[in-house]
Amino acid sequence: MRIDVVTIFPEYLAPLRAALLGKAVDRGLISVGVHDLRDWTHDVHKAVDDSPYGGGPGMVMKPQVWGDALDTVCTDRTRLVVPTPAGRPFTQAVARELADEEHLVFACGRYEGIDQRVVDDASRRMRVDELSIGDYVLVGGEVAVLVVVEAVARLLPGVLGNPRSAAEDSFSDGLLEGPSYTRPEVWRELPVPDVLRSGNHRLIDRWRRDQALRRTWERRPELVDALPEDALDKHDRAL
Ligand SMILES: COc1ccc(Cn2ccc3ccc(-c4cc(N)[nH]n4)cc32)cc1
Repeated sequence: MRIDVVTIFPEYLAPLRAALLGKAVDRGLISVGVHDLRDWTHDVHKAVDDSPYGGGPGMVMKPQVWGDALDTVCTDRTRLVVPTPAGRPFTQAVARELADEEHLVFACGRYEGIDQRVVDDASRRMRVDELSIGDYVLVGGEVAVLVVVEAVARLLPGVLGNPRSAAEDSFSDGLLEGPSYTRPEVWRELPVPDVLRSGNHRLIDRWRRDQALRRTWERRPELVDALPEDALDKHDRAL
């Protein structure tokens, strides 16, 4: 997979070269390009923003600069991702969709966002996703890009040491992850649940599912409601 990021703060994307993602890049599983939006400006001040039509607080990012940048970085096979508070929710299902793409380009806005015509124009040539990573407002798109890239990259074959992790992690079956434990057996007078030390994997699997279902019920009841009709068996419903 090829990933390109356009931003006025390239240094914000340094984590893409560290740790797990850095290893994936070193092994050629992902190739990453980070581009400074100001490279497409032509004025001495390298202006990327201007006042909003209709008035209002803050500034809006100029369409011309973004248009030239995306003309250079994108092809018609690109899926363009534009983080925004007004986007559709970024979920594990969206991460799985993006993991199948050959070329992702991320447009990192700042100020009050990017002139809407940039997305409208790009949509004429390529698939464009305006995505929100949560119902809170960041200062720009860079942090959202790090979140999306990490969630997508971990789904790529060979990136995670243990492929079962991605297949079995939270949301893979629509439920939240249950509690995890490791040594010691008792820590600060808190024991590991006996069932996990029983060696009875049928009971362990059942206990883990019960814990996941209970936690999801308590913390994210809407996820339980969204499960397919046949997802819950008689035992589950009795919880
Ligand atoms: C119109 O109101 C505003 C619009 C944008 C901003 C700041 N900002 C500028 C670009 C940008 C890109 C993504 C995000 C973002 C994404 C999520 N889930 N939260 N925040 C925020 C962003 C402030 C206010």
